[in-house]
Amino acid sequence: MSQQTQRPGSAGGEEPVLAVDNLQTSFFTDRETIRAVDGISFEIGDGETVGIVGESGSGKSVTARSIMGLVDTPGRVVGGSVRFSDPTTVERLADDYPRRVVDVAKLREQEDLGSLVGELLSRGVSPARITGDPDHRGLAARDVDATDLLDGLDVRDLVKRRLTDRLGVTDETDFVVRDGDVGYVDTTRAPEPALRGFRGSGIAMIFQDPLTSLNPVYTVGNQIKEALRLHQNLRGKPATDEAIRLLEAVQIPDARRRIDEYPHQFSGGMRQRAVIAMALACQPELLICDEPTTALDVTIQAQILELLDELQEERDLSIMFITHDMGVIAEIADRVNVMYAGEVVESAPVEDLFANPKHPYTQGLLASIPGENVGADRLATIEGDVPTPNEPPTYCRFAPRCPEAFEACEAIHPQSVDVSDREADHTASCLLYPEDRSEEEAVAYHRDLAAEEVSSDD
Ligand SMILES: Nc1ncnc2c1ncn2[C@@H]1O[C@H](COP(=O)(O)OP(=O)(O)OP(=O)(O)O)[C@@H](O)[C@H]1O
Ligand code: NI
Repeated sequence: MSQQTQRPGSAGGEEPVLAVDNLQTSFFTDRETIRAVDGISFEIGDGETVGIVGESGSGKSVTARSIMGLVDTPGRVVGGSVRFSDPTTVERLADDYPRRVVDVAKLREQEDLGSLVGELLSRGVSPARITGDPDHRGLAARDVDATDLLDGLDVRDLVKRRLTDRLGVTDETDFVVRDGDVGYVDTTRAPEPALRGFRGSGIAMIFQDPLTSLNPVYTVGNQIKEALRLHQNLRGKPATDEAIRLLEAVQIPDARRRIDEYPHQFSGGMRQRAVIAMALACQPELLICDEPTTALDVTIQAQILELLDELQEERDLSIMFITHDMGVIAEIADRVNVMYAGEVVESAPVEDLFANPKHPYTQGLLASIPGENVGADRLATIEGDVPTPNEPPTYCRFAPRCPEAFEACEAIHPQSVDVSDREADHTASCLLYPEDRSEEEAVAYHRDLAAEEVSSDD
């Protein structure tokens, strides 16, 4: 089911369905700025299920809302990008907003990549920022030549990282990028009417409470038929037949009769199935589920997870699944991102995360799964709460709760490092790594990368 996503830095190749890149979303209150999402990156491949896990307040829902362009005031996306690569969405929005399209093929002809890179270096943009290659981390702009960085680099990489904006080659308001047949829409820059155009049809979202998505005054059938009218242009009998088929697909018994019932006549589990049917009526590429089973009892929860799994295989859906429950993650995810206080602190394929958790926070989450410590007197929990991220991270936000914390954890912001034991793409942000270095060396490594992070900030 899962698929290898493209390494950042490599040119060409296919884009993942969704690429979240250094996303930052803050809430501006009278008293403070809350950095609810503070520079996170991850990708979702075609037909892949990516889990986002973390305790309450870690920034999971704000991540989802940022992707959908649904952040409420006083919140705002303040940095990074979200690239959504659904061809239908890209094509439609390119037609609707011709002046906000970047044509990469054209730039490739008009611009000289070497000069662009040279200009970025002369402005002090770090090599790692330009190429996206982790091997270039720690290199300073003044120490390299443009020609050192061109191998495998393409104009498209500069556009992706918004570096062409800085050079005035592209514009801050551009939000559709095309390169021949492929392309993406940056959802963080898309105007509201454009967002309305792909919410539902491109990216659909399912919430914990199904009643947020269902209207109490219409029958379930009419709501599904409305979605079918809007997204598949179906009306009358064909719409009714399709609505019944969808209710059957989500295993609602006696669908032909229940289609005429109102949401309050459905049980909680049946309502959530109806919401999934409604989402499917929109034929989305990506389904974002924000704790969709949290309110349901364990048996129903297991059935819904099973259902999502089946639907995904049938329809080649990509899924982003948010939960605070490691047990649920184990059931559903191909790949997992662990969030803590606005940051992704560990990312790995699900088997690796469970077999070999690296971050002390992940280890703590796993130890608190019921049934994992049979024989223990009580369930292990991580003491304390997630702090509100209301200042830039100049330290490890987990340190106050971390059983492994040492002095440097209070003074250095841990950077994401490769912690893979095998081929697997496994990263963690913790001063304990890289494991093959002494504590002193590892600390120095993080300190250098953190310094570079600060100096190359806009
Ligand atoms: N409307 C808002 N105004 C101010 N701060 C907010 C607002 N919404 C979210 N936040 C901040 O963002 C942080 C992350 O919230 P978010 O809802 O993403 O957490 P979560 O991981 O989804 O938690 P839960 O598991 O409880 O749903 C919160 O702790 C809060 O500080
Ligand atoms: Ni939430």
